[in-house]
Amino acid sequence: MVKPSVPSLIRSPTIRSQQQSAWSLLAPLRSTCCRLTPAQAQAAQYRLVLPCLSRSLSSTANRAVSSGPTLAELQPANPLSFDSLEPRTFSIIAHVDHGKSTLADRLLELTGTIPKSGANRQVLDRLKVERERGITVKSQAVSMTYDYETPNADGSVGKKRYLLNLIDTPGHVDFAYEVSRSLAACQSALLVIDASQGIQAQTIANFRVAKALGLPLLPILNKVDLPASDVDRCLVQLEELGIDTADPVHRPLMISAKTGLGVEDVLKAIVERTAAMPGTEDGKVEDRDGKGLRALVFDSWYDSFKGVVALVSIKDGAMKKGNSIVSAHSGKKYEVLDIGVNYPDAKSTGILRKGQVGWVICNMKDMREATIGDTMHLANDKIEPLEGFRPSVPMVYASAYPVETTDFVKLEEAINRLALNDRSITVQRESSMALGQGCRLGFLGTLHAEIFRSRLSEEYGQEILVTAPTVPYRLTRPNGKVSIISSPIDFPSDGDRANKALLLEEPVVHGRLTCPEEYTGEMMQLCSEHRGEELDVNFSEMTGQKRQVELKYRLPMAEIVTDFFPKLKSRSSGYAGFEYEIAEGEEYQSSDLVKLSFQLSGTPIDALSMILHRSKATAEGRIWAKKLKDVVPRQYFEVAVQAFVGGKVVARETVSAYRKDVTAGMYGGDQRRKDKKLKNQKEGRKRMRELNVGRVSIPSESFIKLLDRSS
Ligand SMILES: Nc1nc2c(ncn2[C@@H]2O[C@H](COP(=O)(O)OP(=O)(O)OP(=O)(O)O)[C@@H](O)[C@H]2O)c(=O)[nH]1
Repeated sequence: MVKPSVPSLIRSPTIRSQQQSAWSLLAPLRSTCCRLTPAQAQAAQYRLVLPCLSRSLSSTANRAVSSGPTLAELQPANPLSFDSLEPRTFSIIAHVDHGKSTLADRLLELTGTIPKSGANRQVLDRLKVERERGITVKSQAVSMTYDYETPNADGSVGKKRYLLNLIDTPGHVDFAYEVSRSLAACQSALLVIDASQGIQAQTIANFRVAKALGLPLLPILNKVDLPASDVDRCLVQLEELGIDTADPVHRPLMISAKTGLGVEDVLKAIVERTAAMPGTEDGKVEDRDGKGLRALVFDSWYDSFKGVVALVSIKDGAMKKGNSIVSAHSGKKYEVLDIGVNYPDAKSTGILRKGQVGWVICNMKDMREATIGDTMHLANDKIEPLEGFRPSVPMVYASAYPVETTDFVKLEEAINRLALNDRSITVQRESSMALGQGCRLGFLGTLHAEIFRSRLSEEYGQEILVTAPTVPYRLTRPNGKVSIISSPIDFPSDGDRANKALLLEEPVVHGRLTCPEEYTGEMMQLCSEHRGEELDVNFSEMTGQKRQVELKYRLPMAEIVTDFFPKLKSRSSGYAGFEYEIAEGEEYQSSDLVKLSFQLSGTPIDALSMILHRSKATAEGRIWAKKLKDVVPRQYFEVAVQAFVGGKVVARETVSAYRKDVTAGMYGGDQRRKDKKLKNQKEGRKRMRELNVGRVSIPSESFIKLLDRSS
């Protein structure tokens, strides 16, 4: 039996008169509600009205809701009920900065989920780092209700209320894993394209992911308010992608998320072009005697008040507060302690039904228990688990050490918590002779690493030292065994390389560089300095603007994770843009790689070792030997700073000794006495070196400054 929801109970004629008298008592409080958003007012109404009504109505209500929760149970913790609404879950996908978060703002405003402000707030960019940098790094799910209007046969307008679940996704390639996970929870996707820029690398990448999942795509040409917008070009590009723009199902919508132009049509199109999930039509609730629940865990995070929170998409059945649920991945059993949706902030609903997206808090003790891609089902129920996600593959590795070596325990805890919020990060313990205990971290790109460092500092107050980024190199042994080398420590020694026929490969990317025409020569030079291989050059004709050039290059990933971006910006006066993608089937190329290592008077400095192309080893060795020399304090003996490649010294610097003038005060006199003093001094220094009395120590602050490439 379908249980009547609280709003429908309040609307029922039998209780309306009692409700009205309760309302008259609450007149002063109602004026407060008028200043609230419709959603807040609705929630506040329930909170205010229900306590007054519950005593007089409890018998009526409890009769109507015979087997469901009582009114008393529903308030005030359960102010929301979307039970009778047909759900639609969709994602907004696009290239970076094409306007996803701005469109999300407008949709939330139009549906009354947030108050209209006219300002560009990007409310779904909740993290401090997102607001500071103006980019989305974490997908966000939010629910809203929308009254869809249809003309009736008699000329009147009919209204049907839908529950729309929106998932806003990041646009930068480093966060593509967030997009693919979010899309798995959706029924359709809005493919947003900045009409002034046209289809870009991440538009295509996200389009492919959505297509592979069989999701209906709704193309949206955004920023049509800009004079540079070129709708015709976008339509041609969409056709080239294989989207039939004349087909009513794929007809693109022209909007301006900034001004709100055409955004109402987006809401209509979501309802019209996304088919209802079977079993959820007209808010019909599947009743399978509490069986058949399949909830896909597609995100999770750690909340310092609530503990582990999992974001789920209910693919079948329903999950209720108090349910006993089981993880298909681990077989562990949990109790649902609280469950709800973001509306737009977290609100308890007590239940999530098929087609809904929301959060679940259960008694997970260890943060790692909320496995992304896991299927949750009811205890004592046999189900087929949903297809999970392929684990993400890190593209950049770097080591993180606490600035104060004693802080490692705190740092590790913070890293693990943040890694739970961002499941594409890999964490492994490591130790360095120079820096003590630390963690080797794997990221999806350099921006990802930078964001991680900012979040660690802002959200957990942990300042870290990040070593040089390394890309994952591929090593194939003669027996065919392939391994990935993510740290210079694991690089094969020269003896190994000489004796065994090893194949060493490095990852490559396809880069697209755009800049005004006058910087073409400079940019080509930069790419060739970074071992780039030219693929294509295109000049675009832009009316009223400078001619732009587009350069396509194949570049080793290792070249772009170091100083490529700062050089790109400075040599193009900030005008050049660069983006890259991993080319399918061309992820690695064989390369002449070597390990560059350093010694201070014979003592290895492991934290400085790096893997690089042989052609760069000597130049880098000289640069780093010089930098090292500048931070080594002078000793009473000479200190040799050496850079090695394969046992051969490729660069050397000398830190000269303190020159104590042992002959001071010996005015005139016998020259032999002076010579003897100098000889004794020389022997003393030699003895110190031999006995290791004079071990060179670098002050930790100088060493940290030297190693920390990001500072
Ligand atoms: N003129 C104009 N500007 C827009 C429009 N939509 C978005 N913008 C601007 O474009 C910039 C990027 O918008 P966002 O909504 O942050 O873009 P995004 O796609 O969410 O960005 P990421 O999440 O970082 O990928 C902001 O400065 C917006 O104000 C539009 O319709 N017209």
